[in-house]
This record gives sequence, C-alpha cells and structure tokens, in this order.
Amino acid sequence: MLPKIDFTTTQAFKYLADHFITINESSIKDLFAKDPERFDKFSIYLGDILLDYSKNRINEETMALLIQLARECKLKDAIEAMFNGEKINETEKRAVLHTALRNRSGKPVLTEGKDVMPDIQAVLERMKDFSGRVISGDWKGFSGKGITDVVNIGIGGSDLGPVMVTEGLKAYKTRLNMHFVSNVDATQIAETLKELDPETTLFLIASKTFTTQETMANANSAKEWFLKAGAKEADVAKHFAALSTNESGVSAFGIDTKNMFEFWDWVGGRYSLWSAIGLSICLAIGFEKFEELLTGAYEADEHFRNAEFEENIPVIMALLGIWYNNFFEAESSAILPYDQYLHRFAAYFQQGDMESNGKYIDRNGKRVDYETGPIIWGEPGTNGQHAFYQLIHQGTKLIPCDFIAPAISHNPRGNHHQMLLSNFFAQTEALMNGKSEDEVVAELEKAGKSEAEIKELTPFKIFEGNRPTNSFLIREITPKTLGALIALYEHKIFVQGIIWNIFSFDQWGVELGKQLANQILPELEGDGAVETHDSSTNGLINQYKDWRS
Ligand SMILES: O=P(O)(O)OC[C@H]1O[C@](O)(CO)[C@@H](O)[C@@H]1O
Repeated sequence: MLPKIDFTTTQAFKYLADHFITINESSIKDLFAKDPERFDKFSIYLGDILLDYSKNRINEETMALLIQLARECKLKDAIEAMFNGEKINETEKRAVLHTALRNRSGKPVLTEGKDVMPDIQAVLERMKDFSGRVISGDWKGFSGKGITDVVNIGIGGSDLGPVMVTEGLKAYKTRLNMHFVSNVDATQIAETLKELDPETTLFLIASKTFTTQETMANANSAKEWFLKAGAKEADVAKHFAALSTNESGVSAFGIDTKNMFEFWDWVGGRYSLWSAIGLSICLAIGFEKFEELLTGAYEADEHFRNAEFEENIPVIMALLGIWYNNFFEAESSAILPYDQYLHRFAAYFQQGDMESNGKYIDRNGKRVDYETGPIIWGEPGTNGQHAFYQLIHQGTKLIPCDFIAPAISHNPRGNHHQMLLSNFFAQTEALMNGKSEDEVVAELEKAGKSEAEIKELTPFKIFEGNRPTNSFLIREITPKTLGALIALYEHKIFVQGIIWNIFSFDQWGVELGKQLANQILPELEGDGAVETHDSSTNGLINQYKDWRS
C-alpha cells in the first residue's frame, strides 16, 4: 500500500510556501553571483550523464525543504513498495514491475510470493533467438525470401516507446527497415504498405490487451493486404507475431501462440518498451544493443533506489517540477533534446507523464485542491528555437525546460555539432540572464541608433531572464545512456505521483472517449439522421453523413 498523505498539509509545504516569497524575489543570476560553488552544488553525475540543475530558482534551503517534503510524504517507502512488487496500482490491483524487466542483478523479484525473473528471462531468450534469425535472414517469408521490413502495429505505449528508441538509436540500425503504424486513420497503414512487399514484410502486432480498436483494425487490414498478395492462412505464421498479455485474443486473431511474445499485467503500457513490446527495438538495433538499453535502465534504477535524495536525479527532477508546478504555478514543462535522433523523446514522455499524472482524484478518492501533472511538450533544438522559444524567453508564462544534448555526435560533419551545442549552452544562459535595460541601451548605442530610436525600441529588447532550466549533458547517445535517461524520467514521474498523492499507473481518463466512440460507430452506418446526442454532436454526425454520401 502506498502512503496517502496530502502534501499540502506537511510541515515542509508550509515552510516552502514562506520560502517561496524570498526566492520569488531573487534571480538565478544573483544566486550565481553569490555562490561560486553553485554548479558543483547543484549538479549530479550518473555514469556518462551529467545533470546540471543549478540554473533553477532554488538555493540550498529550497532543496533541503523539498527533500523534507519528499520524506514527509514517505517517498522511500513508496519506492521500496514499487521495487518489491507490492500492488501499488491499487485501482487495477496490480503490481508495477517494469523495473524487473531490466533487473540485471541476477536476484529474484517477487510479487505475490512468485519470482517473476524466470518468465522474463525466458521471453528475453525467445526475443534474442527470433530477432537474431530475422536479422540474419534465417527467418524466411512464405516465398522463401528473408525479411527486409518490419511493421510494428500498436498505439500509445505499444508504439511510442518503440518509435522513440528506434529513432533515438538509429545510429545502431541493423539491415531491417522499421515502420510504425498506430493511427486508426487508414492513411497511415495505406502509405506504409505502399512501400512494402508482402513476401519480405514482418508484422508485429503490439497490444497489451489485444483489444485496442485502432490496433485491431490496423492488424486486420495488414492481414487482408498480406492474404490478397497470394499468401495463404498458413503463411500468417511466417509474417505475423504478437506482443501481448492476452493469449486467447492472439489466437482468436489467427496468430499462432508460438509467435506470441508474452508480458504481464504488472507492466504498464507506457512503461512497456522494456518488455516484449521492445521486440521491434531488438529487430531495429539487435538484441545485444537492446540488452545494453536494459542495463542502462537498470543502473538508473539502482541509482534511484539507493542514492540519497540529495544526490538522486529522479528525486531532484521531480521536486523541481513540484516547486514550479505548485508554487510558481507553471502550467507546462518543455523537453528540448539537442539531438535529432531524440526527436520523439518529448512525445514519448507526453504520454509517460500526462497519462500517469494527469489526474484530479487523489489516492483517498477525493478531488485534489492543488495542481497535479503539468502539460509536457517539446521539439528538438534548434528547430524549436525558430518556432516557440520566443514565448519561453519573453512570454507571460513560466516554462521550466529540460535541455538534453550529447557531447559526441554520431554524425560529425564540419562544425555542425559545435554549432548545435553552442545553441544549447547559449539558450540556457540567455534564459537565465536575460538582457537588462542597460545592456539593451548600450547595444543600441553601439549600433548607432538615435536617442529617440533607443527609447522606442528598448522595452521590446529587454529579456527579464530568470527562466529555469535543467541541462542534461550526455557523453554520447548510446543504448546504455538512452536506457538510463528514460528510466530517470520514468522515476521522476513516479516521485511526483507519490507526492501529489495520485495513482500514476492507471489511466481511467482515456476510457470515456473509447466507450462513446464505440456507441457512435454503429450510428454512422446507414443514412438515417441521428438524434441521440446533444445538438452539436448530432449536427456534426449528420453533416458527416450528408457529405460522405
Ligand atoms: O497495448 P494496448 O492494450 O493496445 O493499449 C495501448 C494504449 O492504450 C492505453 O490504454 C490508453 O489509451 C495506453 O495506456 C496504452 O499504452
């Protein structure tokens, strides 16, 4: 059982509310001027990952109080409850053990008295064997040709993780071409299939439940396309595999369960890339590299479980997020990777974070009277700079940002990487320091502007600064560092959920729309006018019916 404490009633929260007044009056720039040790004090290494969180609106007292908050909310007990396989996903009565999937310690992990490691190991062995055979060309399609293309059909957690990692680690690509189909909009599967040859294509149907409407519709369309190309039902076994917890659903679809890669109900969809859902990753980069990804995540797990809160990256990230969310009233948080390969990282954690912590009912079943999960968004630098950074620099909203960049590029070319990183360093510095009136005036004088022009332009060119950032500098994006980085973010989400006193591992909020869509689907058949909804929904449905005919 998780603790069920309202964090706004803790001593630490009260102290933080007072302390906020002082910090709100100071600037990060001044805090740096006062303390030459600031970078050393507020940065942490985990292997080849450096987190610099010194450019935040904090001092030592802030961090001490935030850590007191975590202690008062019994965070340590909650962490142990998760790693020990307790059923902390209480509304679904499930344990939360994605950490077991990457447990490299050789030690057992128990839930309900059963060690889950032998089953995990057995599936990993099968993933190794299968991916090895497909990559080597040993696995043949129905006409005797080897596989060239793999299509992962899944949505949400059964898509975003594999896409993000496959893209993130493209530098390690095997000979296989990877494709991902998630949207029920047929355009996506139609465009994907246009490029493919049924004789050399392998489909992975990735669905924890094997009931998800979008995935089932796409899987059926894929099968239809495959059979139309002259293949027989018996050939499906050579071209379709399932990644699921639902054996009967997989059989009913017509996939031989010997082509099923199993996982378990204690793996949350958005935490499942480490499970059989990662088969597309194994095919994309090879099993050895997939194991390195697991190892990186395992090292981050060990860090999270054992490091003191003061030196604990996910705990610090989470507490900083709470500081901005609940005291500065920041509504969103941006993730800005300065690495093109990580272009889906923010999208991945949009689900990871928002599906986990986008909740207004607390663990006591009561409506909260404080803010919970922020809006997560972001795009890779430097593209974001030319799109939305204006608002981050001079808008009225406070947007704490995470900058992420590798020191070593997989594609060294001229001085591209120096340019990229100079932008990363410059942005965090600019967001912190801003530009004062004196600096603006001096700059305009230097540019030869008249006094009148200087007066007119100055207000527009001032940057208040004092905008907080975290910087992750990573030696290189490798399977291991990426695995660790993902796990750090996962645990940040966990810590925030614990402190906000919400359940982070269910997702009831996505059900209502699904239910209604299922009710509306049959109403879209036939020509008769629909009158069962409000006037807006009826109006839209009936206009659709009118126009499509
Ligand atoms: O893997 P499944 O069962 O198809 O579910 C896909 C996704 O749908 C959700 O349940 C929410 O719509 C996610 O949590 C999940 O990742």
